[in-house]
Amino acid sequence: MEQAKSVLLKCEALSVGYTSSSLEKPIVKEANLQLKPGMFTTLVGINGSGKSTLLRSLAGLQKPFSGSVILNDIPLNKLSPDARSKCISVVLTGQQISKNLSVLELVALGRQPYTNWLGKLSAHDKTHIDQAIASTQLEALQHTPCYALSDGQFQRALIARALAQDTPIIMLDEPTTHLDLHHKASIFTLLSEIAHKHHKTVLCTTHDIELVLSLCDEMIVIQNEKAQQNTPQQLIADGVFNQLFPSNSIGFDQNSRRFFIK
Ligand SMILES: Nc1ncnc2c1ncn2[C@@H]1O[C@H](COP(=O)(O)OP(=O)(O)OP(=O)(O)O)[C@@H](O)[C@H]1O
Repeated sequence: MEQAKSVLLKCEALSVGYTSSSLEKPIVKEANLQLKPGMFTTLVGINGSGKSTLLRSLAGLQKPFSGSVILNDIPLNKLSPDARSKCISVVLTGQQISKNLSVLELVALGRQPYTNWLGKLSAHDKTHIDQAIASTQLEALQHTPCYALSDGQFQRALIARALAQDTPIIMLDEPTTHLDLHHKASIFTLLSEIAHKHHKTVLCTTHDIELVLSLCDEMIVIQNEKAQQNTPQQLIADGVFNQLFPSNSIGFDQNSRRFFIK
């Protein structure tokens, strides 16, 4: 009962995919998932398994074929885009963002759902922006134009923008693509801190399964059009990662928690 109370976003019998020549092509079928405050959840699966499609659907950016996404007992599709943007911030790969903006200007965009049509920032908005910049350790770079940032610094700035949006839920699509191991680890550690210290609900798609095994609280694994959710420990014990890759090419060693080539 207590557990049911703390669910912030859930989906029930959610089927998502694309329509081609009037034919529905499902990518993920009948998913039942729950996201809770203070938890860092990762969404994994092989290339093309449907991670981005499912994330966009859970964020309300893509209409599902069937089933529902429910935020705090309210169906997500009943919320206006404005109301939704006060609940869920989304960091997508390949978003059109002017890199001429400074870090500060980019992070300030996170306050758009709260500002008037002139976009004038209040003292309250500025406090949120400063806090977001501090949490992502971008103070020294705040006046730097985004084109002069490294990929890792730019990802931090995008996360800061999401933090400035001050939503209970943050969703990110592959935020560590193109980053080296050190910077991947630093982004995942930051996301875990955001969930645990700021009590946010964080959902992030990734291919860095080994790295997030020790950092995330729960994982959603997409395999053969099904999405299952559990703790990393339980998924490992259930042998899920051993069967993740096709044609028996890649195995998973439960003791070292590492993948190996067969
Ligand atoms: N706009 C679209 N129209 C039609 N099919 C699409 C569209 N976007 C994605 N797909 C298809 O849906 C499937 C899932 O794609 P998706 O990008 O969600 O997978 P993914 O797990 O995020 O992949 P990756 O790990 O490669 O980023 C793929 O077969 C893809 O070709």
